[in-house]
Amino acid sequence: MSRRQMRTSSMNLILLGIAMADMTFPIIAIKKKIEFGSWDRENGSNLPPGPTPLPLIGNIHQLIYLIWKLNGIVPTLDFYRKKYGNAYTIWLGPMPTVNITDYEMAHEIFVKNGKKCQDRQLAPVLEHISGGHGILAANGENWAEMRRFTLLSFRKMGVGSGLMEKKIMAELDGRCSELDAEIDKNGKVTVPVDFFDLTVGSVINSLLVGKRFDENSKDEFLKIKKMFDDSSETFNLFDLNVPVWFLKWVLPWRFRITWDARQNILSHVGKEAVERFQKLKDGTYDLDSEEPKDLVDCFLAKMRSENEKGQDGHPGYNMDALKLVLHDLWLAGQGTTATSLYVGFLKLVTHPSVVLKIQKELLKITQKSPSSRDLTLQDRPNTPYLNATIAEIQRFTSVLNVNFWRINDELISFRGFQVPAGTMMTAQIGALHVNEQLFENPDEFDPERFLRNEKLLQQLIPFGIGKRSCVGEQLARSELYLVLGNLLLRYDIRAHGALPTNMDVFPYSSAKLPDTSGKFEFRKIQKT
Ligand code: HEM
Repeated sequence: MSRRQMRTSSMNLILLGIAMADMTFPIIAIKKKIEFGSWDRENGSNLPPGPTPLPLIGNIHQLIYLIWKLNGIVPTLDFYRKKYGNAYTIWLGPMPTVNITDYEMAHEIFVKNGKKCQDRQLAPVLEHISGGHGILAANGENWAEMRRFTLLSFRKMGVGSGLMEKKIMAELDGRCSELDAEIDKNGKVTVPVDFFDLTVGSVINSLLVGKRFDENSKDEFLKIKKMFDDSSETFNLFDLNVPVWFLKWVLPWRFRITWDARQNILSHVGKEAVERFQKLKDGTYDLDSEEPKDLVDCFLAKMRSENEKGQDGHPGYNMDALKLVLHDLWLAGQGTTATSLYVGFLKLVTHPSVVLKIQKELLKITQKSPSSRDLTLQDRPNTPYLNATIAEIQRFTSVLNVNFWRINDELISFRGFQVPAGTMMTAQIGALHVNEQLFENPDEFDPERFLRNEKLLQQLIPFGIGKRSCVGEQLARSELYLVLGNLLLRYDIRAHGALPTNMDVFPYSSAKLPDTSGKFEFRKIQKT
Protein backbone atom coordinates (compact mmCIF):
# COMPACT_ATOMS: atom_id res chain seq x y z
CA MET A 1 0.00 0.00 0.00
CA SER A 2 1.43 3.41 -0.96
CA ARG A 3 1.94 6.14 1.60
CA ARG A 4 -0.95 8.10 0.06
CA GLN A 5 -3.23 5.09 0.27
CA MET A 6 -2.23 4.50 3.89
CA ARG A 7 -2.95 8.13 4.69
CA THR A 8 -6.37 7.95 3.04
CA SER A 9 -7.23 4.73 4.81
CA SER A 10 -6.25 5.98 8.25
CA MET A 11 -8.05 9.24 7.59
CA ASN A 12 -11.14 7.32 6.59
CA LEU A 13 -11.05 5.36 9.81
CA ILE A 14 -10.65 8.48 11.91
CA LEU A 15 -13.46 10.22 10.05
CA LEU A 16 -15.68 7.23 10.51
CA GLY A 17 -15.19 7.69 14.21
CA ILE A 18 -15.91 11.41 14.20
CA ALA A 19 -18.99 10.88 12.10
CA MET A 20 -20.51 8.47 14.45
CA ALA A 21 -19.91 10.63 17.47
CA ASP A 22 -22.78 11.34 16.65
CA MET A 23 -24.37 12.98 13.66
CA THR A 24 -26.63 10.29 12.35
CA PHE A 25 -29.44 10.61 14.82
CA PRO A 26 -30.31 14.28 14.57
CA ILE A 27 -30.05 14.29 10.78
CA ILE A 28 -32.12 11.26 10.00
CA ALA A 29 -34.45 11.38 12.94
CA ILE A 30 -35.37 15.00 12.37
CA LYS A 31 -35.69 14.56 8.62
CA LYS A 32 -37.83 11.47 8.87
CA LYS A 33 -39.70 12.84 11.90
CA ILE A 34 -39.00 9.66 13.76
CA GLU A 35 -39.33 9.79 17.51
CA PHE A 36 -36.36 8.65 19.52
CA GLY A 37 -37.25 5.34 21.07
CA SER A 38 -39.58 4.14 18.34
CA TRP A 39 -37.43 1.01 18.11
CA ASP A 40 -38.27 0.05 21.70
CA ARG A 41 -39.93 -3.27 22.30
CA GLU A 42 -42.92 -1.48 23.88
CA ASN A 43 -43.63 -0.07 20.44
CA GLY A 44 -43.93 -3.53 19.01
CA SER A 45 -40.47 -3.70 17.51
CA ASN A 46 -38.30 -6.75 17.79
CA LEU A 47 -35.11 -6.13 15.91
CA PRO A 48 -32.67 -8.92 14.96
CA PRO A 49 -29.88 -9.52 17.50
CA GLY A 50 -26.56 -7.70 17.48
CA PRO A 51 -23.86 -6.29 19.71
CA THR A 52 -25.13 -4.38 22.75
CA PRO A 53 -25.30 -0.68 21.94
CA LEU A 54 -24.19 2.08 24.31
CA PRO A 55 -26.42 5.12 24.79
CA LEU A 56 -25.95 7.66 21.99
CA ILE A 57 -22.89 6.07 20.39
CA GLY A 58 -24.56 2.73 19.73
CA ASN A 59 -22.00 0.23 18.39
CA ILE A 60 -19.67 2.78 16.83
CA HIS A 61 -16.76 2.06 19.16
CA GLN A 62 -16.94 -1.69 18.42
CA LEU A 63 -17.28 -1.03 14.71
CA ILE A 64 -14.21 1.16 14.56
CA TYR A 65 -12.19 -1.35 16.55
CA LEU A 66 -13.26 -4.30 14.40
CA ILE A 67 -12.83 -2.47 11.10
CA TRP A 68 -9.29 -1.63 12.20
CA LYS A 69 -8.54 -5.08 13.62
CA LEU A 70 -10.01 -7.10 10.76
CA ASN A 71 -8.84 -4.58 8.15
CA GLY A 72 -12.08 -3.67 6.49
CA ILE A 73 -15.84 -3.28 6.44
CA VAL A 74 -16.66 -6.62 4.76
CA PRO A 75 -14.67 -8.75 7.27
CA THR A 76 -16.40 -6.82 10.08
CA LEU A 77 -19.86 -7.48 8.65
CA ASP A 78 -18.83 -11.12 8.18
CA PHE A 79 -17.68 -11.30 11.81
CA TYR A 80 -21.10 -10.10 13.01
CA ARG A 81 -22.86 -12.58 10.71
CA LYS A 82 -20.90 -15.46 12.22
CA LYS A 83 -21.77 -14.24 15.71
CA TYR A 84 -25.45 -13.25 15.33
CA GLY A 85 -26.72 -14.97 12.17
CA ASN A 86 -27.83 -13.76 8.77
CA ALA A 87 -29.94 -10.89 10.12
CA TYR A 88 -28.34 -8.61 12.70
CA THR A 89 -28.67 -5.12 14.03
CA ILE A 90 -25.84 -2.64 14.30
CA TRP A 91 -26.54 0.71 15.95
CA LEU A 92 -24.95 3.70 14.23
CA GLY A 93 -25.31 6.04 17.16
CA PRO A 94 -28.93 5.77 18.28
CA MET A 95 -30.02 4.56 14.81
CA PRO A 96 -30.39 0.83 14.26
CA THR A 97 -29.37 -0.66 10.91
CA VAL A 98 -30.64 -4.10 9.97
CA ASN A 99 -28.10 -6.04 7.90
CA ILE A 100 -28.98 -9.11 5.86
CA THR A 101 -26.35 -11.56 4.60
CA ASP A 102 -28.46 -14.36 3.15
CA TYR A 103 -30.25 -14.54 -0.20
CA GLU A 104 -33.57 -16.11 0.93
CA MET A 105 -33.97 -13.58 3.70
CA ALA A 106 -33.04 -10.68 1.40
CA HIS A 107 -35.69 -11.91 -1.06
CA GLU A 108 -38.31 -12.09 1.70
CA ILE A 109 -37.63 -8.50 2.75
CA PHE A 110 -36.65 -6.60 -0.40
CA VAL A 111 -38.74 -8.46 -2.97
CA LYS A 112 -41.81 -9.77 -1.11
CA ASN A 113 -41.99 -6.56 0.94
CA GLY A 114 -40.42 -4.56 -1.88
CA LYS A 115 -42.95 -1.72 -1.92
CA LYS A 116 -42.30 -0.99 1.75
CA CYS A 117 -38.61 -0.33 1.24
CA GLN A 118 -38.21 1.67 -1.95
CA ASP A 119 -36.64 4.72 -0.35
CA ARG A 120 -32.91 5.09 0.10
CA GLN A 121 -31.23 6.66 3.06
CA LEU A 122 -29.72 9.48 1.02
CA ALA A 123 -26.23 10.76 1.80
CA PRO A 124 -26.82 14.47 2.58
CA VAL A 125 -23.87 15.53 0.41
CA LEU A 126 -25.19 13.58 -2.59
CA GLU A 127 -28.72 14.84 -2.03
CA HIS A 128 -27.28 18.36 -1.86
CA ILE A 129 -25.65 17.85 -5.27
CA SER A 130 -28.66 16.16 -6.87
CA GLY A 131 -31.33 18.38 -5.34
CA GLY A 132 -33.50 15.25 -5.19
CA HIS A 133 -33.34 14.72 -9.00
CA GLY A 134 -31.93 11.77 -10.88
CA ILE A 135 -32.04 8.12 -9.82
CA LEU A 136 -29.25 7.29 -7.39
CA ALA A 137 -29.79 10.05 -4.82
CA ALA A 138 -33.53 10.51 -5.27
CA ASN A 139 -36.64 9.06 -3.68
CA GLY A 140 -40.41 9.08 -4.15
CA GLU A 141 -42.23 10.05 -7.33
CA ASN A 142 -39.19 11.75 -8.95
CA TRP A 143 -37.08 8.61 -8.56
CA ALA A 144 -39.87 6.27 -9.74
CA GLU A 145 -40.53 8.34 -12.88
CA MET A 146 -36.84 8.63 -13.82
CA ARG A 147 -36.22 4.93 -13.22
CA ARG A 148 -39.22 3.98 -15.41
CA PHE A 149 -38.10 6.43 -18.10
CA THR A 150 -34.54 5.07 -18.10
CA LEU A 151 -35.57 1.43 -18.34
CA LEU A 152 -37.99 2.25 -21.19
CA SER A 153 -35.37 4.30 -23.03
CA PHE A 154 -32.76 1.55 -22.64
CA ARG A 155 -35.26 -0.85 -24.22
CA LYS A 156 -35.92 1.58 -27.08
CA MET A 157 -32.19 1.81 -27.72
CA GLY A 158 -31.82 -1.93 -27.88
CA VAL A 159 -30.28 -2.74 -24.48
CA GLY A 160 -30.62 -6.52 -24.10
CA SER A 161 -31.13 -6.97 -27.85
CA GLY A 162 -29.05 -7.20 -31.01
CA LEU A 163 -28.87 -3.42 -31.42
CA MET A 164 -26.92 -2.84 -28.21
CA GLU A 165 -24.83 -5.90 -28.91
CA LYS A 166 -23.74 -4.34 -32.21
CA LYS A 167 -22.69 -1.15 -30.40
CA ILE A 168 -20.69 -3.06 -27.78
CA MET A 169 -19.00 -5.14 -30.46
CA ALA A 170 -18.24 -2.07 -32.59
CA GLU A 171 -16.56 -0.49 -29.57
CA LEU A 172 -14.62 -3.66 -28.77
CA ASP A 173 -13.53 -4.04 -32.41
CA GLY A 174 -12.33 -0.41 -32.42
CA ARG A 175 -10.27 -0.95 -29.29
CA CYS A 176 -8.93 -4.29 -30.54
CA SER A 177 -7.79 -2.75 -33.81
CA GLU A 178 -5.59 -0.38 -31.76
CA LEU A 179 -4.16 -3.39 -29.91
CA ASP A 180 -3.68 -5.33 -33.15
CA ALA A 181 -1.70 -2.50 -34.74
CA GLU A 182 0.72 -2.67 -31.83
CA ILE A 183 0.85 -6.48 -31.91
CA ASP A 184 1.63 -6.41 -35.64
CA LYS A 185 4.67 -4.28 -34.84
CA ASN A 186 5.92 -5.94 -31.65
CA GLY A 187 4.27 -9.34 -31.45
CA LYS A 188 2.48 -8.37 -28.26
CA VAL A 189 0.90 -5.37 -26.53
CA THR A 190 0.83 -4.29 -22.90
CA VAL A 191 -2.70 -3.55 -21.70
CA PRO A 192 -3.32 -1.42 -18.58
CA VAL A 193 -6.61 -0.85 -16.73
CA ASP A 194 -7.33 2.16 -19.01
CA PHE A 195 -8.25 -0.28 -21.77
CA PHE A 196 -11.25 -1.52 -19.77
CA ASP A 197 -12.14 1.98 -18.59
CA LEU A 198 -12.16 3.35 -22.11
CA THR A 199 -14.10 0.43 -23.59
CA VAL A 200 -16.82 0.60 -20.95
CA GLY A 201 -16.76 4.42 -20.82
CA SER A 202 -17.26 4.61 -24.57
CA VAL A 203 -20.19 2.19 -24.57
CA ILE A 204 -21.94 4.22 -21.88
CA ASN A 205 -21.09 7.55 -23.44
CA SER A 206 -22.49 6.38 -26.80
CA LEU A 207 -25.66 5.17 -25.13
CA LEU A 208 -26.13 8.40 -23.21
CA VAL A 209 -24.87 11.16 -25.50
CA GLY A 210 -24.10 9.37 -28.77
CA LYS A 211 -20.30 9.72 -28.66
CA ARG A 212 -17.49 7.28 -28.03
CA PHE A 213 -14.13 8.31 -26.60
CA ASP A 214 -11.64 8.63 -29.44
CA GLU A 215 -8.04 9.81 -29.56
CA ASN A 216 -9.14 13.44 -29.06
CA SER A 217 -11.49 12.92 -26.13
CA LYS A 218 -9.78 10.05 -24.32
CA ASP A 219 -7.62 12.26 -22.12
CA GLU A 220 -10.65 14.25 -20.99
CA PHE A 221 -12.37 11.00 -20.03
CA LEU A 222 -9.38 9.70 -18.09
CA LYS A 223 -9.12 13.03 -16.26
CA ILE A 224 -12.74 12.91 -15.12
CA LYS A 225 -12.35 9.27 -14.20
CA LYS A 226 -9.31 10.05 -12.05
CA MET A 227 -11.23 12.78 -10.23
CA PHE A 228 -14.04 10.43 -9.53
CA ASP A 229 -11.68 7.70 -8.30
CA ASP A 230 -10.05 10.19 -5.94
CA SER A 231 -13.41 11.13 -4.48
CA SER A 232 -14.42 7.45 -4.12
CA GLU A 233 -11.23 6.72 -2.19
CA THR A 234 -12.41 8.91 0.63
CA PHE A 235 -16.16 8.26 0.48
CA ASN A 236 -17.17 6.09 3.44
CA LEU A 237 -19.88 5.59 6.07
CA PHE A 238 -19.01 9.06 7.31
CA ASP A 239 -20.03 10.74 4.05
CA LEU A 240 -23.20 8.68 3.92
CA ASN A 241 -24.41 10.37 7.08
CA VAL A 242 -22.68 13.63 7.86
CA PRO A 243 -24.56 16.90 7.20
CA VAL A 244 -23.39 19.18 4.41
CA TRP A 245 -22.70 22.16 6.71
CA PHE A 246 -20.28 20.04 8.74
CA LEU A 247 -18.38 18.98 5.63
CA LYS A 248 -18.32 22.52 4.24
CA TRP A 249 -17.06 24.17 7.41
CA VAL A 250 -15.02 21.54 9.21
CA LEU A 251 -13.62 19.51 6.31
CA PRO A 252 -13.86 21.81 3.28
CA TRP A 253 -11.23 19.84 1.28
CA ARG A 254 -13.34 16.74 1.69
CA PHE A 255 -16.50 18.49 0.56
CA ARG A 256 -14.64 19.98 -2.40
CA ILE A 257 -13.22 16.67 -3.64
CA THR A 258 -16.71 15.10 -3.77
CA TRP A 259 -18.30 18.28 -5.17
CA ASP A 260 -15.65 18.82 -7.89
CA ALA A 261 -15.74 15.20 -9.09
CA ARG A 262 -19.55 15.26 -9.36
CA GLN A 263 -19.65 18.71 -10.99
CA ASN A 264 -17.07 17.63 -13.56
CA ILE A 265 -19.04 14.56 -14.52
CA LEU A 266 -22.21 16.68 -14.56
CA SER A 267 -20.71 19.27 -16.87
CA HIS A 268 -19.10 16.65 -19.10
CA VAL A 269 -22.26 14.62 -19.67
CA GLY A 270 -24.49 17.69 -19.45
CA LYS A 271 -22.59 19.66 -22.12
CA GLU A 272 -23.85 17.58 -25.03
CA ALA A 273 -27.42 17.71 -23.68
CA VAL A 274 -27.40 21.49 -23.26
CA GLU A 275 -25.94 22.04 -26.75
CA ARG A 276 -28.52 19.77 -28.32
CA PHE A 277 -31.38 21.45 -26.44
CA GLN A 278 -30.18 24.80 -27.78
CA LYS A 279 -30.05 23.47 -31.35
CA LEU A 280 -33.55 22.09 -30.93
CA LYS A 281 -34.76 25.53 -29.88
CA ASP A 282 -32.93 27.15 -32.81
CA GLY A 283 -34.52 24.67 -35.19
CA THR A 284 -31.13 23.31 -36.30
CA TYR A 285 -31.75 19.85 -34.81
CA ASP A 286 -34.73 17.53 -34.98
CA LEU A 287 -35.69 14.55 -32.89
CA ASP A 288 -36.57 11.16 -34.29
CA SER A 289 -38.83 9.72 -31.60
CA GLU A 290 -39.14 6.41 -33.50
CA GLU A 291 -35.39 5.84 -33.56
CA PRO A 292 -33.78 7.91 -30.82
CA LYS A 293 -30.05 8.35 -31.24
CA ASP A 294 -29.30 8.15 -27.53
CA LEU A 295 -30.75 8.79 -24.07
CA VAL A 296 -30.56 12.56 -24.54
CA ASP A 297 -32.85 12.30 -27.58
CA CYS A 298 -35.28 10.11 -25.62
CA PHE A 299 -35.36 12.63 -22.77
CA LEU A 300 -35.76 15.71 -24.98
CA ALA A 301 -38.63 14.02 -26.85
CA LYS A 302 -40.33 13.17 -23.56
CA MET A 303 -39.69 16.68 -22.22
CA ARG A 304 -41.34 18.14 -25.30
CA SER A 305 -44.38 15.86 -25.06
CA GLU A 306 -44.81 16.56 -21.31
CA ASN A 307 -44.54 20.33 -21.97
CA GLU A 308 -47.23 20.07 -24.61
CA LYS A 309 -49.60 18.64 -21.99
CA GLY A 310 -49.39 21.94 -20.08
CA GLN A 311 -50.48 21.61 -16.45
CA ASP A 312 -51.04 17.86 -16.85
CA GLY A 313 -47.46 17.24 -17.95
CA HIS A 314 -44.96 15.65 -15.57
CA PRO A 315 -42.86 18.45 -14.02
CA GLY A 316 -39.82 16.17 -13.60
CA TYR A 317 -38.74 16.50 -17.23
CA ASN A 318 -36.40 19.47 -17.31
CA MET A 319 -32.75 20.09 -18.14
CA ASP A 320 -31.55 19.81 -14.54
CA ALA A 321 -33.17 16.41 -14.21
CA LEU A 322 -31.69 15.28 -17.55
CA LYS A 323 -28.18 16.22 -16.43
CA LEU A 324 -28.64 14.34 -13.16
CA VAL A 325 -29.96 11.20 -14.87
CA LEU A 326 -26.96 11.23 -17.24
CA HIS A 327 -24.61 11.80 -14.32
CA ASP A 328 -26.07 8.91 -12.32
CA LEU A 329 -25.97 6.45 -15.19
CA TRP A 330 -22.43 7.39 -16.11
CA LEU A 331 -21.28 7.22 -12.53
CA ALA A 332 -23.03 3.98 -11.59
CA GLY A 333 -22.24 2.21 -14.85
CA GLN A 334 -18.65 3.10 -15.64
CA GLY A 335 -16.44 2.09 -12.72
CA THR A 336 -18.54 -0.91 -11.71
CA THR A 337 -18.36 -2.62 -15.10
CA ALA A 338 -14.75 -1.66 -15.87
CA THR A 339 -13.60 -2.86 -12.41
CA SER A 340 -15.40 -6.18 -12.91
CA LEU A 341 -13.56 -6.70 -16.22
CA TYR A 342 -10.20 -5.73 -14.75
CA VAL A 343 -10.63 -7.97 -11.67
CA GLY A 344 -11.85 -10.69 -14.02
CA PHE A 345 -8.63 -10.65 -16.01
CA LEU A 346 -6.53 -10.49 -12.83
CA LYS A 347 -8.22 -13.70 -11.75
CA LEU A 348 -8.04 -15.34 -15.17
CA VAL A 349 -4.32 -14.85 -15.75
CA THR A 350 -3.61 -16.48 -12.41
CA HIS A 351 -5.98 -19.38 -13.21
CA PRO A 352 -4.82 -20.62 -16.64
CA SER A 353 -6.80 -23.87 -16.35
CA VAL A 354 -10.02 -21.83 -16.17
CA VAL A 355 -8.99 -19.92 -19.31
CA LEU A 356 -8.28 -23.15 -21.17
CA LYS A 357 -11.71 -24.53 -20.29
CA ILE A 358 -13.44 -21.34 -21.42
CA GLN A 359 -11.49 -21.23 -24.69
CA LYS A 360 -12.32 -24.87 -25.41
CA GLU A 361 -16.02 -24.19 -24.77
CA LEU A 362 -16.06 -21.06 -26.93
CA LEU A 363 -14.07 -22.53 -29.82
CA LYS A 364 -16.51 -25.43 -30.07
CA ILE A 365 -19.31 -22.94 -30.70
CA THR A 366 -17.60 -20.28 -32.77
CA GLN A 367 -15.07 -22.21 -34.84
CA LYS A 368 -17.21 -23.86 -37.45
CA SER A 369 -15.79 -24.61 -40.88
CA PRO A 370 -15.00 -22.74 -43.09
CA SER A 371 -14.41 -19.79 -40.77
CA SER A 372 -14.67 -18.71 -37.17
CA ARG A 373 -17.05 -16.07 -35.81
CA ASP A 374 -17.39 -13.80 -32.78
CA LEU A 375 -19.20 -14.87 -29.64
CA THR A 376 -22.73 -13.41 -29.49
CA LEU A 377 -25.32 -12.98 -26.75
CA GLN A 378 -27.36 -15.76 -28.41
CA ASP A 379 -24.58 -18.16 -27.40
CA ARG A 380 -25.20 -17.68 -23.67
CA PRO A 381 -27.25 -20.86 -23.13
CA ASN A 382 -24.42 -22.87 -24.68
CA THR A 383 -21.56 -21.45 -22.60
CA PRO A 384 -22.17 -22.68 -19.04
CA TYR A 385 -18.49 -22.53 -18.11
CA LEU A 386 -18.06 -18.92 -19.23
CA ASN A 387 -21.32 -17.98 -17.47
CA ALA A 388 -20.11 -19.61 -14.26
CA THR A 389 -16.74 -17.82 -14.53
CA ILE A 390 -18.42 -14.43 -14.95
CA ALA A 391 -20.58 -15.18 -11.89
CA GLU A 392 -17.47 -16.06 -9.86
CA ILE A 393 -15.74 -12.87 -11.05
CA GLN A 394 -18.76 -10.83 -9.95
CA ARG A 395 -18.78 -12.57 -6.58
CA PHE A 396 -15.13 -11.66 -6.10
CA THR A 397 -15.57 -8.12 -7.37
CA SER A 398 -18.65 -7.26 -5.23
CA VAL A 399 -18.30 -3.57 -5.94
CA LEU A 400 -19.81 -2.24 -2.70
CA ASN A 401 -18.22 -2.86 0.70
CA VAL A 402 -21.33 -1.49 2.34
CA ASN A 403 -24.57 -1.44 0.37
CA PHE A 404 -26.84 1.61 0.33
CA TRP A 405 -29.41 1.53 3.09
CA ARG A 406 -33.11 1.55 2.36
CA ILE A 407 -35.63 3.00 4.78
CA ASN A 408 -38.87 1.05 5.19
CA ASP A 409 -42.03 3.15 5.33
CA GLU A 410 -44.12 0.42 7.01
CA LEU A 411 -43.46 -2.25 9.62
CA ILE A 412 -41.73 -5.30 8.12
CA SER A 413 -42.12 -8.69 9.79
CA PHE A 414 -39.82 -11.57 8.93
CA ARG A 415 -38.64 -14.72 10.72
CA GLY A 416 -40.15 -13.54 13.99
CA PHE A 417 -38.52 -10.09 13.83
CA GLN A 418 -40.49 -6.85 13.66
CA VAL A 419 -38.72 -3.93 12.01
CA PRO A 420 -40.67 -0.70 12.52
CA ALA A 421 -41.02 1.97 9.83
CA GLY A 422 -38.05 4.31 9.49
CA THR A 423 -35.31 1.73 10.04
CA MET A 424 -32.23 1.54 7.83
CA MET A 425 -32.07 -1.91 6.22
CA THR A 426 -30.00 -3.48 3.49
CA ALA A 427 -28.73 -6.68 1.95
CA GLN A 428 -24.99 -6.45 2.58
CA ILE A 429 -23.92 -7.81 -0.79
CA GLY A 430 -20.18 -7.92 -0.05
CA ALA A 431 -20.71 -9.93 3.14
CA LEU A 432 -23.38 -12.13 1.53
CA HIS A 433 -20.95 -13.09 -1.22
CA VAL A 434 -18.40 -14.36 1.29
CA ASN A 435 -20.98 -16.22 3.38
CA GLU A 436 -19.60 -19.77 3.49
CA GLN A 437 -23.10 -21.15 4.16
CA LEU A 438 -23.89 -20.17 0.56
CA PHE A 439 -20.45 -20.11 -1.08
CA GLU A 440 -18.23 -22.85 0.32
CA ASN A 441 -14.55 -21.83 0.68
CA PRO A 442 -15.39 -18.26 -0.29
CA ASP A 443 -11.74 -17.17 -0.60
CA GLU A 444 -11.16 -19.60 -3.45
CA PHE A 445 -11.72 -18.56 -7.06
CA ASP A 446 -13.81 -21.52 -8.12
CA PRO A 447 -16.15 -20.97 -11.11
CA GLU A 448 -17.22 -24.60 -10.96
CA ARG A 449 -19.12 -24.00 -7.72
CA PHE A 450 -21.89 -22.58 -9.94
CA LEU A 451 -21.91 -25.73 -12.09
CA ARG A 452 -21.98 -28.08 -9.10
CA ASN A 453 -24.96 -26.20 -7.65
CA GLU A 454 -27.08 -24.29 -10.17
CA LYS A 455 -29.17 -22.69 -7.40
CA LEU A 456 -26.11 -20.63 -6.48
CA LEU A 457 -26.44 -18.45 -9.58
CA GLN A 458 -29.75 -17.18 -8.21
CA GLN A 459 -28.24 -16.53 -4.80
CA LEU A 460 -25.57 -14.28 -6.22
CA ILE A 461 -26.83 -10.69 -6.22
CA PRO A 462 -24.08 -8.41 -7.59
CA PHE A 463 -26.71 -6.01 -8.92
CA GLY A 464 -28.62 -5.75 -5.65
CA ILE A 465 -32.15 -6.93 -5.00
CA GLY A 466 -35.65 -5.45 -5.04
CA LYS A 467 -37.03 -2.13 -6.25
CA ARG A 468 -33.70 -0.28 -6.08
CA SER A 469 -31.65 -2.92 -7.80
CA CYS A 470 -29.34 -1.93 -10.64
CA VAL A 471 -30.91 -0.19 -13.64
CA GLY A 472 -27.97 -1.14 -15.86
CA GLU A 473 -27.96 -4.86 -15.08
CA GLN A 474 -28.80 -6.00 -18.62
CA LEU A 475 -26.28 -3.65 -20.18
CA ALA A 476 -23.55 -4.70 -17.75
CA ARG A 477 -24.28 -8.42 -18.25
CA SER A 478 -24.04 -7.97 -22.02
CA GLU A 479 -20.75 -6.07 -21.73
CA LEU A 480 -19.16 -8.59 -19.38
CA TYR A 481 -20.14 -11.52 -21.57
CA LEU A 482 -19.15 -10.01 -24.92
CA VAL A 483 -15.93 -8.33 -23.80
CA LEU A 484 -14.61 -11.19 -21.67
CA GLY A 485 -15.65 -13.92 -24.07
CA ASN A 486 -14.43 -12.27 -27.26
CA LEU A 487 -11.10 -11.13 -25.78
CA LEU A 488 -10.42 -14.70 -24.66
CA LEU A 489 -11.24 -15.91 -28.17
CA ARG A 490 -8.95 -13.37 -29.82
CA TYR A 491 -5.94 -13.17 -27.51
CA ASP A 492 -3.58 -15.21 -25.44
CA ILE A 493 -3.59 -13.09 -22.26
CA ARG A 494 -0.84 -13.19 -19.62
CA ALA A 495 0.33 -11.06 -16.71
CA HIS A 496 2.80 -8.30 -17.53
CA GLY A 497 5.15 -8.21 -14.56
CA ALA A 498 4.01 -8.87 -11.01
CA LEU A 499 0.28 -8.54 -10.51
CA PRO A 500 -1.24 -6.74 -7.52
CA THR A 501 -2.93 -8.99 -5.00
CA ASN A 502 -4.76 -6.28 -3.09
CA MET A 503 -8.39 -6.40 -4.19
CA ASP A 504 -9.46 -3.63 -1.84
CA VAL A 505 -7.01 -0.79 -1.46
CA PHE A 506 -9.43 1.27 0.65
CA PRO A 507 -11.18 -1.33 2.80
CA TYR A 508 -12.74 1.43 4.95
CA SER A 509 -14.45 3.16 2.03
CA SER A 510 -17.95 2.31 0.86
CA ALA A 511 -16.89 1.05 -2.58
CA LYS A 512 -14.36 -1.68 -3.22
CA LEU A 513 -11.40 -0.39 -5.20
CA PRO A 514 -8.74 -2.89 -6.30
CA ASP A 515 -5.12 -1.92 -6.86
CA THR A 516 -5.23 -0.90 -10.54
CA SER A 517 -1.51 -1.04 -11.24
CA GLY A 518 -1.81 -4.49 -12.86
CA LYS A 519 -1.00 -4.86 -16.57
CA PHE A 520 -1.61 -7.63 -19.08
CA GLU A 521 0.17 -8.85 -22.20
CA PHE A 522 -2.01 -9.69 -25.18
CA ARG A 523 -0.81 -11.84 -28.10
CA LYS A 524 -3.03 -12.74 -31.03
CA ILE A 525 -4.44 -16.24 -31.28
CA GLN A 526 -4.20 -17.38 -34.89
CA LYS A 527 -7.64 -18.32 -36.18
CA THR A 528 -8.65 -20.65 -38.96
C1 HEM B 1 -20.94 -4.92 -13.29
C2 HEM B 1 -21.55 -3.77 -13.31
C3 HEM B 1 -22.51 -3.24 -12.28
C4 HEM B 1 -22.68 -3.63 -10.98
C5 HEM B 1 -21.95 -4.74 -10.21
C6 HEM B 1 -23.71 -2.78 -10.42
C7 HEM B 1 -24.19 -2.89 -9.12
C8 HEM B 1 -25.18 -2.08 -8.59
C9 HEM B 1 -25.65 -2.16 -7.23
C10 HEM B 1 -25.15 -3.16 -6.19
C11 HEM B 1 -26.60 -1.21 -7.07
C12 HEM B 1 -27.35 -0.90 -5.76
C13 HEM B 1 -28.49 -1.81 -5.56
C14 HEM B 1 -29.16 -1.58 -4.21
O1 HEM B 1 -29.32 -0.43 -3.79
O2 HEM B 1 -29.54 -2.58 -3.60
C15 HEM B 1 -26.74 -0.52 -8.33
C16 HEM B 1 -27.61 0.53 -8.55
C17 HEM B 1 -27.66 1.24 -9.73
N1 HEM B 1 -26.95 0.97 -10.89
FE1 HEM B 1 -25.63 -0.51 -11.19
N2 HEM B 1 -24.14 -1.91 -11.38
C18 HEM B 1 -23.44 -2.15 -12.53
C19 HEM B 1 -23.58 -1.51 -13.76
C20 HEM B 1 -24.45 -0.48 -14.00
C21 HEM B 1 -24.63 0.15 -15.29
C22 HEM B 1 -23.95 -0.27 -16.60
C23 HEM B 1 -25.53 1.18 -15.11
C24 HEM B 1 -26.11 2.16 -16.10
C25 HEM B 1 -25.65 2.45 -17.27
C26 HEM B 1 -25.92 1.16 -13.70
C27 HEM B 1 -26.80 2.03 -13.12
C28 HEM B 1 -27.28 1.93 -11.82
C29 HEM B 1 -28.25 2.85 -11.24
C30 HEM B 1 -28.84 4.07 -11.93
C31 HEM B 1 -28.50 2.41 -9.94
C32 HEM B 1 -29.46 3.01 -8.93
C33 HEM B 1 -30.84 2.35 -9.08
C34 HEM B 1 -31.93 2.99 -8.21
O3 HEM B 1 -31.60 3.65 -7.23
O4 HEM B 1 -33.10 2.79 -8.52
N3 HEM B 1 -25.24 0.15 -13.07
N4 HEM B 1 -25.87 -1.07 -9.25
